[in-house]
Amino acid sequence: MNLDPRTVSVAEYPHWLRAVGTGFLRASAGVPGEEEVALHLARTDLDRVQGVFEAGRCVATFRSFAQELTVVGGAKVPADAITAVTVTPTHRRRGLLGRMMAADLAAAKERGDVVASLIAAEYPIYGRYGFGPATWTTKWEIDVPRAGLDPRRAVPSEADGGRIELVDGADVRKLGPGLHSRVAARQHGMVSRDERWWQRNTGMGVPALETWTEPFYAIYRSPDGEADGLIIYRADDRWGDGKQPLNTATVSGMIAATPAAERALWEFVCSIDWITTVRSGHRAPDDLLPLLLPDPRAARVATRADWLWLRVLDVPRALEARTYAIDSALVLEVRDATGLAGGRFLLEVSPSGASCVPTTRDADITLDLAELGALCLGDGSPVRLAALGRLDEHRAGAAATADLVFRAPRRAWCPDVF
Ligand SMILES: CC(=O)SCCNC(=O)CCNC(=O)[C@H](O)C(C)(C)COP(=O)(O)OP(=O)(O)OC[C@H]1O[C@@H](n2cnc3c(N)ncnc32)[C@H](O)[C@@H]1OP(=O)(O)O
Repeated sequence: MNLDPRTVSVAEYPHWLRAVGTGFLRASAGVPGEEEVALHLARTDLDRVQGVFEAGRCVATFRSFAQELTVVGGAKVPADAITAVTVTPTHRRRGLLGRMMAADLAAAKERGDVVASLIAAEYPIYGRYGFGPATWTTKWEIDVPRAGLDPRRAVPSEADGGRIELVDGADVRKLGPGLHSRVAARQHGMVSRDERWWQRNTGMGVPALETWTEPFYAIYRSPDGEADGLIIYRADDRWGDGKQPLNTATVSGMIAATPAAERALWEFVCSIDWITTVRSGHRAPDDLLPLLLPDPRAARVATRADWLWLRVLDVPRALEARTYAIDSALVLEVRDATGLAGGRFLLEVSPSGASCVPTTRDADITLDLAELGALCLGDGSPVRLAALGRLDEHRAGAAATADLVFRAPRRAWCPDVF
């Protein structure tokens, strides 16, 4: 039986969608109806959809799409975003993912994408294809009565001068994209959101397979009226036996362009009457949140995990696009078994720019491409990798120099799932 991955026709696409549902263990994953298929098709480039078919049934799926990734310093590079990777349980471990990945990465390299990106369902899957965890996520759960915030106080404070407004989904679709681009311009690790993202995340055109309940949306306006922050949250309805409110607010998204907006929005959600627990959603590991509370121990880390994985496709462009804080030079030997991106490179950096070119000089450090993926947004430590035996140092102190070269002032953060 021919099990070659190939692109998918419009007629086959509903069956491909069913296979995605099966792979992601959605119990009701039948062949979706016309309306549902049209919703997906509207945001899908079929040239970048791969499937494997056997006896008319789709048994493997893979899709990629164009994305922009913010690197350290705020520049954006084109990324090949990978999603909907599934192999039906009857066909697993026969190399189907490996073949779909190889075809997609080769096409991305050909197109000129600088990196490939994905959110890994499980840690052990993607390292073998050259991906490394470039950003990490932390979710906090705040015990509001323990946080030390004064419940008698209005939020934001009078001294702040800004205000918070509850808005609806249409306002978010209007204000959100501009705010998001301001935030993404200063936060490495963030990825682009298209119009469909804003529609789906405000309840428009949500596929039937995904359940949707309308959230609350609040924006923070600075004293001069600028929408500087947005928080999206839902609340449950739980009461104790003694008639005490014990409600939880679960934040599904919060972006802020200024520290004032960030403070005001967290204080706001922690000050809503009846709310005794706040779940933060995906934040950067160095988020201001716990330290914004008078008692940071009221914020318990509920989740800490790898998040956005990157696979560098073009080492010089990936390393020249970002900024560096120091003057330095390093020769990196980057191993890539696929031959797509590896080689030996001289990286010369300074606060005013960087150059990365192939070289025949002796290498200072050798590392696999997956480790470079983990380092390129400044979120990993070459010294730790050396201690783990995953980076070879050919000159004493080279790993410590690499630590200083790659370091970024704040941790990388990707708030999105795709
Ligand atoms: C970006 C995203 O969409 S993330 C979502 C990923 N999808 C899922 O987790 C859904 C459930 N799982 C699956 O559908 C499948 O098991 C997949 C897609 C993860 C793997 O597909 P397969 O076709 O079985 O992978 P394939 O046979 O090509 O395996 C290649 C290698 O990866 C390894 N591998 C694959 N999946 C896993 C895993 N979950 N854990 C550990 N190793 C794995 C295989 O053992 C194999 O190793 P080898 O090269 O040393 O022999």
